[in-house]
Amino acid sequence: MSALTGRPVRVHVPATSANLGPGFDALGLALGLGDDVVVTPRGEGLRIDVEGEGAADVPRDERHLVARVLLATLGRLGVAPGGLHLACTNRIPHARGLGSSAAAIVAGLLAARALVDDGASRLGDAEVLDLATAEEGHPDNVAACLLGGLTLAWDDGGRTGVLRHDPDPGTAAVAYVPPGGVSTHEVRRLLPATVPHADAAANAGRAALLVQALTRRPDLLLPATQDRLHQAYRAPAMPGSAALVERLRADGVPAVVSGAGPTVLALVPAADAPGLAAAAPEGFAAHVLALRAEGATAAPA
Ligand SMILES: Nc1ncnc2c1ncn2[C@@H]1O[C@H](COP(=O)(O)OP(=O)(O)O)[C@@H](O)[C@H]1O
Ligand SMILES: N[C@@H](CCOP(=O)(O)O)C(=O)O
Repeated sequence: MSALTGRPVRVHVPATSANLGPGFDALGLALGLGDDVVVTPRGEGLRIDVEGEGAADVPRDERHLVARVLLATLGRLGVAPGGLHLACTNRIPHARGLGSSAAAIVAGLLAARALVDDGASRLGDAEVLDLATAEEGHPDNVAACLLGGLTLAWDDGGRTGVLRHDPDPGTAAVAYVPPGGVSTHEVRRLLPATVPHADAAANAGRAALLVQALTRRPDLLLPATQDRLHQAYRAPAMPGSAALVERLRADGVPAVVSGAGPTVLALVPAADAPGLAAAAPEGFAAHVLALRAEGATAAPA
């Protein structure tokens, strides 16, 4: 019979950028920015403290995304938690296309696994990925969050297949984050049910090229990040971001909409990143982010 260890755990979950241009719902990249959650078993009741991103908005009860996934996973493991205290330090902006919901889901899953004495043997990494994918609705962010690096994820007959690559060490990201967000769920509804064959064919070729460009041929990042499947359809919901992508690309900078947007991500030589961030247009907060090789971690707090 499984039981809580009774000891607190600390989970770190990285931000991720999905799609990266042509890799819609498949490619994900872990970034050097992340949330921390410390979960401490206590007598009874759920207490949630939040500082940083989303602190003014997220619920402080069972509807809180980390708590909801954590409690559901403990239930799946057959453990009644008594009480729990969650201390959340959030650095990933919400609803900006940097994988905050994927990070919250992965945090809940990994915390539950670490809180239970035989959690690691009962909930393997592949099952965590499957559960996270089911909760998020697409595998790209959760795969990169769990494994780190550049991930390629696919539906493998109901399971989630994943392949991980080390990103090119000389490449960094500049994230241009606008003040307002969009809900991923909402902007997924802007996508058409079918697309022209020529667009699908173009994206398939670019996505294959992008894996090479992001791992060992950064000189090919500009053609490799060209998308014809999602960015244009979502542009009306984020005209400022669409204009910034167009402007950067016209200047030869490999820029994409990060995830479902509206953040714009440029993938550039690390030495060029500070200058590009300094030239951010008014209204965008620019952050230079390393590409993170490590995935999410859970350890005793
Ligand atoms: N750390 C968190 N704690 C609680 N809820 C979160 C957290 N991160 C994200 N969420 C929830 O997920 C929503 C954002 O999800 P989504 O629209 O998919 O955007 P994103 O691109 O940031 O993943 C937030 O508005 C919030 O409801
Ligand atoms: N492939 C998804 C990626 C969503 O990423 P997020 O960080 O915006 O949640 C999509 O494009 O809808």
